[in-house]
Amino acid sequence: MMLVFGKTGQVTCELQLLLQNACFLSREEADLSDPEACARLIREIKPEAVINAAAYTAVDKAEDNEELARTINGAAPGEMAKVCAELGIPFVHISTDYVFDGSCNQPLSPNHATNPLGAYGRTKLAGEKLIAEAAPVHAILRTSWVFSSFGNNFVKTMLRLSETRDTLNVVSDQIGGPTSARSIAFAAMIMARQLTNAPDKTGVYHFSGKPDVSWADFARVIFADAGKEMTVNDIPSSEYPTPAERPMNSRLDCSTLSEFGLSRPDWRADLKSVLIKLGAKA
Ligand SMILES: NC(=O)C1=CN([C@@H]2O[C@H](COP(=O)(O)OP(=O)(O)OC[C@H]3O[C@@H](n4cnc5c(N)ncnc54)[C@H](O)[C@@H]3O)[C@@H](O)[C@H]2O)C=CC1
Repeated sequence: MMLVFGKTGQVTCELQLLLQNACFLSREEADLSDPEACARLIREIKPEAVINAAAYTAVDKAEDNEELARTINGAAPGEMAKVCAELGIPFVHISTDYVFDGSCNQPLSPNHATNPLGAYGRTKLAGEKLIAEAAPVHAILRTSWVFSSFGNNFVKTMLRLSETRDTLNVVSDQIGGPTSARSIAFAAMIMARQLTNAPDKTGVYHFSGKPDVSWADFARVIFADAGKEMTVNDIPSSEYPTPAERPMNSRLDCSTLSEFGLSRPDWRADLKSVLIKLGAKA
């Protein structure tokens, strides 16, 4: 049986649809702000693999709550990784493009130098480092721009704004790959299964949807597919200030996914499925 940390998030909701026999731990059952308690639960449950898709994901709030975010995104996966190493079971952990500063123009490979611009990215990077130190059989799956019919995300925000607006200014100088939570859940499941028999696949992997776009272009496709008349104006990030700075280049080089027989999913197809689920497809 697989053990999944998280129950209500975008990726964990999709994992629940995919993994019928897994054990999912909610925040009430396993609070990542208590890393030792999370480690104890793995020892008690003795799963065949662990997937951690729970995290402190409020990027802007993390600027004022870095210590708590570091416990949840850093220490907790670190302790989980130690127990997985001890029990000899694979550990799959979801991380982020925000570990990079995004200052270069090429797609970022998994071994590109990290340099987070904000607290959230720093705490996620801390988690990656602690996992590597604990050295279980593992895959760290860095992804970007997650959307689904569950939780909060850009797609749902755009649909909500379209109820009351017919013009929107959207940032056009940040480029990345929108990624469906469903495709991430599928990749995490495949990785957890394959690592059991192929521990040499341990490492950091990039997983994002294709093609890469700006937020403004992503918004245009959302409105077109939802049949909404909306004028989207391109604006630079400087005109949409946020407490945490975001990387300009979030394009991830996902080529090493082929080790798991995986490739970049087309987010345009996944978007259509999400809009249908939300009852918003034109
Ligand atoms: N949402 C995005 O655009 C991106 C997300 N990621 C990463 O992907 C993973 C999944 O993200 P989403 O599903 O979008 O997140 P989400 O925000 O939808 O869900 C986060 C989950 O973590 C749980 N959680 C938060 N604090 C907790 C605590 N103290 N103890 C236990 N559980 C706690 C929440 O209850 C929720 O189930 C995370 O590791 C995130 O860092 C990476 C890149 C982009």
